[in-house]
Amino acid sequence: MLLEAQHLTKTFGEHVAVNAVDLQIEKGSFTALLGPNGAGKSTTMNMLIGLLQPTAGQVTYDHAPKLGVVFQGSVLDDILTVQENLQVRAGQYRHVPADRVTVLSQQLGLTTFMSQRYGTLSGGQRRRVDIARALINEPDILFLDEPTTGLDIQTRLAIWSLVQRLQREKKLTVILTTHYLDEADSADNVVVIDHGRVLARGTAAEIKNRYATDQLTLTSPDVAQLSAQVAQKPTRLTANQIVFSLPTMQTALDILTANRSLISNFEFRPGTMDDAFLALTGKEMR
Ligand SMILES: Nc1ncnc2c1ncn2[C@@H]1O[C@H](COP(=O)(O)OP(=O)(O)OP(=O)(O)O)[C@@H](O)[C@H]1O
Repeated sequence: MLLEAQHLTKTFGEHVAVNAVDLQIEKGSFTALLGPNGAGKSTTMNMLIGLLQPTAGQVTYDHAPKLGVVFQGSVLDDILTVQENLQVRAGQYRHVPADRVTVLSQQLGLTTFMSQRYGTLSGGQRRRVDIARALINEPDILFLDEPTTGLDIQTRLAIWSLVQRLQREKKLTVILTTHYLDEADSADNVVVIDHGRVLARGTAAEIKNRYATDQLTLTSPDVAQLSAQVAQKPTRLTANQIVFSLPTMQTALDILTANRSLISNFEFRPGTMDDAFLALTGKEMR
C-alpha cells in the first residue's frame, strides 16, 4: 500500500471535522473523496499531505514518495506569465530536466497561452497551469483539492479527462476531492464522506449497486389492478402510472414479464450516484 491513513481525526475546538477516517491508497490508483461542502475533504487531504497535524490517528507512506498538490486556491503569481510562473517553480527543485516546462506545456495543452499573464487566464486554463505546476517535480502522488469546482461542464470534463490520462499514461497515483457526483463515476476508488465520516467506499458501480435502487415507472390503463398484482410496494402512484424502487434490474424484468397485459408503457432508470448519495446521507447533494 502506497499510503495508509488509520483513524485519521481532526477537531477544531468542539467541532469534529474528520472523524476516524481509514484510507488505503494503492500505487497507480485513482481515488475520489466525494462529499458535500464542509464534509471534511480538504481537512483530510491536508492531513494526508502533512500540512495539518491530525488530532488522532496516523498517516503512513510506504516510502518517501514525491507529492504534487493542486490546492483549491492557486499558489501562482497573477502578474507573471505562465512560462515565468512554471520556470520559477522548476527552479525551486533540483534534478528537474531543462525541458520539463516545455514538455509539460505540450502534454497539458498550455502552448497557446504560455506567454500570457496567469491573472488573465480563464478558469479552465488556470487549472491546467496549476496542474502543470504540481507535476513539475514528477510526483508519485498527485493530490487535487476540488480541481473542477466553479468550472463549466465542458471544462470540467476536459480537466477530468486530463487527470485520467496522466494517471493511465504516467502510472500516477491520483487522489482528488470533489462534490460532483458524476465525476466520482470514473474513479476506481470512491470514498463518500459526510460530517467527517466515511459513509461508503468502493468503485462507483459498487456504491450504486449497494445503495442506489433502480427505478421502474409503469404506465397502465388499470393502475389499481396492476398494483394489486405486484408484490413490491410502489413508491409513487398516480392515475395512470406506478413507480417502483427496485433492488435489481432482474426484479424489474420479472414485473414487466408477469404483467405485460396491464402495461401500456414503461421506463427503467438504473440507480445513479445521486440516488446512492441520497440513500447514504438522507439528503440531496448540498
Ligand atoms: N482551520 C479551521 N478552523 C475551524 N474549523 C475548520 C477549519 N478548517 C476546516 N474547518 C471546519 O471543518 C469542516 C470541514 O471542512 P473542510 O474544508 O475539510 O470541508 P470540505 O469537505 O473540504 O468542504 P468544501 O467542499 O467546502 O471545501 C467544516 O465545518 C469547516 O468549517
